[in-house]
Amino acid sequence: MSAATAPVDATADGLRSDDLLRVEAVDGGHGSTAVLFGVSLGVPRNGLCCLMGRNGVGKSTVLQTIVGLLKARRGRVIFDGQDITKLRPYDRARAGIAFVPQGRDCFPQLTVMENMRVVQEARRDLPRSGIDDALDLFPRLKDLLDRPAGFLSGGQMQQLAIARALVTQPKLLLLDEPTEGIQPSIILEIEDAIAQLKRTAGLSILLVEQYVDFALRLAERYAVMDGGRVVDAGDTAGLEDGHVRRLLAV
Ligand SMILES: Nc1ncnc2c1ncn2[C@@H]1O[C@H](COP(=O)(O)OP(=O)(O)OP(=O)(O)O)[C@@H](O)[C@H]1O
Repeated sequence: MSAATAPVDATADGLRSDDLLRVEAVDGGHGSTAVLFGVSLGVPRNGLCCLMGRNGVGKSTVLQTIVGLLKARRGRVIFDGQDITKLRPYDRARAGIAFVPQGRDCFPQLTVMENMRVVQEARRDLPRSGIDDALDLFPRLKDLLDRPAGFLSGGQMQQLAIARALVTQPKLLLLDEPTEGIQPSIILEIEDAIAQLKRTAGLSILLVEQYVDFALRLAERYAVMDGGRVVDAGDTAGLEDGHVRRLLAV
């Protein structure tokens, strides 16, 4: 059996056999630059895993590898029981994975509503209620539907980016640093929205976040990276106060 298909110890790195997403011993990177070395992590069904680590340790690279923008050179990505390691990004999206990248990726010239419609038009298989459901989660956006996204504040833009991703009614949402550059009152709104998503939409979430308190309040599972490797992972329940902070040397 090759290394790429060898079964991974279900107890290592906080992985569980019933996780919605399992990243198993993945090596990856950008072009010829190796960044990830044997990364394993799991996202529980209807739960949230926060992925933490200092700048440049490879967190965004993990997300890009999960959605297929970057290739895994070794290891596997298993989603909802299916090996998606070789699937194209479009097919991973159709399988139910939505990604909100760090730059938030909205079209600045299009209005809030147009940004959401673009997603719906691209995916005619989606239920028409997707936009209304996403807006219910972020009521502030309802007053801004005709505003070009380029004129939104950072917090409003982040809310739009998450709302757009939700239009696809995903099973798994990948969020890359949603609090970055956002004022504290809006961070609380985003935290409420994520908590509500878990409660009512039964969504699973992989959250990359440097704001440790925010991440740990929302998470059932955590993983900490350093130098392209997962150096600690597990359940947040019973986690000793300050454990993660010491690992991050904050
Ligand atoms: N397009 C790219 N080409 C080559 N190297 C890259 C590219 N993007 C990122 N890297 C490198 O990959 C490594 C990991 O970057 P990555 O963005 O995944 O880290 P991160 O943990 O998400 O950091 P941050 O919190 O700053 O976003 C870094 O050394 C970075 O310089």
